[in-house]
Amino acid sequence: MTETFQFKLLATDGKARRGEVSMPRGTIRTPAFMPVGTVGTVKAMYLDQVRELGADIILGNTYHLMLRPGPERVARLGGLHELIRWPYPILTDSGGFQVMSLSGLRKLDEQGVTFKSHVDGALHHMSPERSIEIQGLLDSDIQMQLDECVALPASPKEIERAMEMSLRWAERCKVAFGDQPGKAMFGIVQGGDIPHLRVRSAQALAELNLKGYAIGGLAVGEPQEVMLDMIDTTVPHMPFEKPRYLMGVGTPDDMLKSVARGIDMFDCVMPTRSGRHGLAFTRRGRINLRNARHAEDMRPLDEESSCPAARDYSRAYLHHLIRANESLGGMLLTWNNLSYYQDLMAGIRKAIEEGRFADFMAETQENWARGDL
Ligand SMILES: Nc1nc(=O)c2cc3nc(NCCN4CCCCC4)[nH]c3cc2[nH]1
Repeated sequence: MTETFQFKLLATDGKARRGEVSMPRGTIRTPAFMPVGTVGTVKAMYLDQVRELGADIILGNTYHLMLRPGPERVARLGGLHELIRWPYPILTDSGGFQVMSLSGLRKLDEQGVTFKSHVDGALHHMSPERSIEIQGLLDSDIQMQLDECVALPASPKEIERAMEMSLRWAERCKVAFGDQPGKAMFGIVQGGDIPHLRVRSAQALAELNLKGYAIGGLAVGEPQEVMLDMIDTTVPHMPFEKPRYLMGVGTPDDMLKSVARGIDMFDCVMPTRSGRHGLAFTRRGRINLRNARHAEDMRPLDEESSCPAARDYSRAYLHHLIRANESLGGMLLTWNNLSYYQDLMAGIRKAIEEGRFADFMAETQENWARGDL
């Protein structure tokens, strides 16, 4: 815990990094997985459970929170941490990506985005300055610049236009954010699947001397190898001594391969959303509890897990709950999945500290491939 935002590199193993982000509200052990708490809740979880599993930070979304309950109201209620009872760091996404993917986008120009709320159809305008103002009203610890994330495949011209505008928006967000020692504003590298645009974006953002950098515009439908190629292209041009956050990623395999390429922070709805739909992540790979083969399987998901959801309930019961669409099914599988994700990150951090990350990665992938006994 420090009064300012600090990132310390504790160990490296190849390109993999073990670090620590220290902020007034707490310390984030990296590589870190950030559970997604879109509208001020990590769905189907109590936040003290989320904390117990090892989460040092959770993610919130400007887009959703600006629509409901509204940033000024959250500020009147004491800020997001107070409202949701999470006293540790919160990172908020800036809204750009969610506007593109969720709302009725009406206009996007140099000024910002104008969109219709997916909640009540009301018209909203969000500029880079307003996005930072909203994240400030939420009392967010790590605030993301407003950017334009282009869905792939897209034309090089379109990708370049969006990347250049995102760079101009990064400068406006830096000015709007000003100087807040205990908080951070991260830039977001864009450039689609075009290497020279990725390099241009990363180099221009590095000039802004921000406290951390995200790689955006990925996990938008491209094959994994394209995503990994873009990480390989971009990372060398990101400041070595600053945190690197890969937005929206990903599966356990995505994260292992991205840590191996120098990524420090991740967020993804995968463990929570797929848990609610019956998918369990385990040390031995994925198990879809909707499948009838589990109907009389009295084994737990993982008898060696420290998580009660993985250790104390039979697959037969989980199958029954999911098929019956009972809330407890989604609750138990979300609990299991976040537990597995945090255990994986803890294993990654320890392996890097001990200089055996490559072996850890290979063993982990072998266990997934061995499948569920
Ligand atoms: N501000 C901002 N900029 C981005 O370029 C961005 C890029 C992103 N890419 C994703 N991918 C999410 C993939 N997710 C995987 C599991 C199922 C739902 C979608 N989330 C993202 C969020 C993002 N946020």
